[in-house]
Amino acid sequence: MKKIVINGGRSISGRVTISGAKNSVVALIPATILANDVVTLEGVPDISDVASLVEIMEIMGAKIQRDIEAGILTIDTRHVVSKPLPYGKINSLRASYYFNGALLGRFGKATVGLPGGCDLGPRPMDLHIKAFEALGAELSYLENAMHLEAKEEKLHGTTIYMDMVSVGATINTMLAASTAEGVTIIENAAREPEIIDVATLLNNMGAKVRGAGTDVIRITGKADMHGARHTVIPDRIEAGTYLALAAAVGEGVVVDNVIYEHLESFIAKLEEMGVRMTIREDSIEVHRSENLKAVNIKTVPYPGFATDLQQPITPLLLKAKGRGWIMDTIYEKRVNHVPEMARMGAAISTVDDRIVYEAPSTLKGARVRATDLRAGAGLVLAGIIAEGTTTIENIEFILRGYDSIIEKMTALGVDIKLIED
Ligand SMILES: CC(=O)N[C@H]1[C@@H](OP(=O)(O)OP(=O)(O)OC[C@H]2O[C@@H](n3ccc(=O)[nH]c3=O)[C@H](O)[C@@H]2O)O[C@H](CO)[C@@H](O)[C@@H]1O
Ligand SMILES: C=C(OP(=O)(O)O)C(=O)O
Repeated sequence: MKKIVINGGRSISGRVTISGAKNSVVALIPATILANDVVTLEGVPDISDVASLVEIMEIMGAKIQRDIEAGILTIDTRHVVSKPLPYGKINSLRASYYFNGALLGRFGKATVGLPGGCDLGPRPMDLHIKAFEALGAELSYLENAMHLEAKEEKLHGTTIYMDMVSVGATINTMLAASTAEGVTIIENAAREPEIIDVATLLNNMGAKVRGAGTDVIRITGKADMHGARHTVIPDRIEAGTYLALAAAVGEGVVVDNVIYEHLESFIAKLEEMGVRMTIREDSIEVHRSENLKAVNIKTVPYPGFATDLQQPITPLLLKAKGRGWIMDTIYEKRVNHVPEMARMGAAISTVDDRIVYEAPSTLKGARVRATDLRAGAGLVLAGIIAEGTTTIENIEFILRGYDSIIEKMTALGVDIKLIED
């Protein structure tokens, strides 16, 4: 079993470069199926979700070349077939749901197992299904998998109102509708930067997607898609994680390769706490910050405060002064980091629909468990802040989404290692 061991209580300094966005790349890879050609992705992070998707794509017949060091993935999808994917890696990540949209778009049928991903409470797919059905697909279940098949030769464009703002359902609808006959309009679409990134690749592959980044997306179906070259946007969640760390224990840290606009609500919260930063064109410098103020956080869809940054910012909140709360309106049950941080001495608990905390809390090293990806990231930060040694178990979750976390943290001066026993 792999574990992370941290000797905490030291300050950090230096520079860290943010990798390509997990939540973009995990959609871009399945999207390449629609090209029926060669697509090159640059800025691909070295995370296990990418490795899982590459494995699944190869099972389907894609020819893939990967230069991990350079972050380049070349995917030839000319020989891909829509074969049933009921088990295996499919269940190890959430983003395997994008194979439904991409295979349906290219072949008019898809048999894909139910997705995995972080356990954050119920994560239904009703909106994805509603959209696929509206486009003219029929749903049935085969073994452990959803089977979708176009009722006619092609899917046909229509207007789809999303009852909730959903990243996955918005992207999946874009994928399936890219090749449909006619125009598809997604109303109440999610507006995350990753959606714009996927739309950019689709457009470069010959699709016609307009309005991504707003809550109305219009897709005019195109029969012919082709290869393209695309650079993945920087990971705003990884950036936020390092910014929170730098604010907590930094003596001057520069976070490179960030798009400030993608982090506005997060940075506004850091400013409200009193974190001192200099914002440059594609980097943010965090200065040594003291006398931080406790704040309240409510997570909402983009451009509001991201749910994925709620757990990573918690250790910073615990270093501030005062009382505060966190309310996650996207996933009410995204609270599994709370008992682990309490085990490290944090005055934090869950009361009704909120996480409440009292700061400053003096954190002490402990043996803790990463229950999910961002809880794990939060525990890494807590371990760095804490006095003494922290051992984090179940770190496979962390490796799903943080590229070279040990190397990046070590370069900043963190005493951290990955051990296997
Ligand atoms: C691979 C990926 O990109 N994962 C991200 C994506 O997940 P994911 O795409 O799963 O998240 P959604 O935006 O779809 O979920 C938002 C909310 O809508 C609900 N919902 C969603 C779909 C549906 O059919 N029915 C339904 O009720 C969910 O349970 C959740 O409460 O967006 C989340 C919200 O920003 C992030 O936390 C995840 O990191
Ligand atoms: C919840 C997350 O990922 P996924 O949707 O892939 O489980 C995340 O990135 O925080």
